[in-house]
Amino acid sequence: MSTFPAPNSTAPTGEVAARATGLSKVYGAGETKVVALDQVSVAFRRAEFTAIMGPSGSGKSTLMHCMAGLDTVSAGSARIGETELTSLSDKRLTQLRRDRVGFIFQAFNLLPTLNALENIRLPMDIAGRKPDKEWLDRVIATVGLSDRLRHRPAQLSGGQQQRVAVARALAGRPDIIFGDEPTGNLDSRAGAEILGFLRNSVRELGQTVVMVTHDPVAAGYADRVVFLADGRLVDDMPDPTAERVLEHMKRFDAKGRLS
Ligand SMILES: Nc1ncnc2c1ncn2[C@@H]1O[C@H](COP(=O)(O)OP(=O)(O)OP(=O)(O)O)[C@@H](O)[C@H]1O
Repeated sequence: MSTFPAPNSTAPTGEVAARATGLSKVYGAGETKVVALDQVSVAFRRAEFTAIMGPSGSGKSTLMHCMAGLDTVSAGSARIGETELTSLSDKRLTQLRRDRVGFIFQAFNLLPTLNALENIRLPMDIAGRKPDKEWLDRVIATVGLSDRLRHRPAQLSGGQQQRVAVARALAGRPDIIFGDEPTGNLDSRAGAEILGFLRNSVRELGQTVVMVTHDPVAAGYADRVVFLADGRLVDDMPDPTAERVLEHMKRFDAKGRLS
């Protein structure tokens, strides 16, 4: 197995949206102890689209949850920008997630009684923040929802519902957006659309996106793929294509070890 320090884990702070340093996460104790993350160091640069890949149980979701302030850390550091998450109170963590982080999940998690625009604005309304109208218009245009804003989720296709979720994540202009298998519930055409929008949000709107995926085609839309195995960062591929990601996966066994 090739374990090495991630080349850009030392990238200058100003260019980094989020950074893990020596990040470890242990669940349970004694016989049930699981080391989900083992001293992971990785930096996610601003205005970059990163995919996190690795076999089932390799720690992808745990890394994302620790970096997004959704889970506590056992050792090491997790930062969003300059903010060290491990030293924040629960209240401050909640504020940080609300104000500085966007989320896109496999299940679209829209409120059925609200229309598309209301869903998009909901996190900002809850936070009592006024949306920047010009930004919101750009986001809505980027995801192609301008003519569906008054529709409720039930009146939208799965792909359109996920577009609403993407717009909702972008609306507050967060420091970073985390996606957990955002195309896992979509057919390949709708999935390709969503991935195209995520890529455009990085290229055209300067957003930062980190996405967990099992799908080499989805990873091919990213600017970079980091591979986890057994809770460690084992590879870092710039400018991936679906073919190269697939080739890489074939070289590793089910546990992500070089076979
Ligand atoms: N709440 C928890 N309690 C105990 N063990 C956990 C918990 N969450 C995750 N784990 C364990 O931590 C390890 C990493 O899990 P994680 O969900 O991060 O992997 P993953 O790469 O996202 O897997 P998948 O691709 O199957 O979603 C696994 O061995 C898992 O069983």
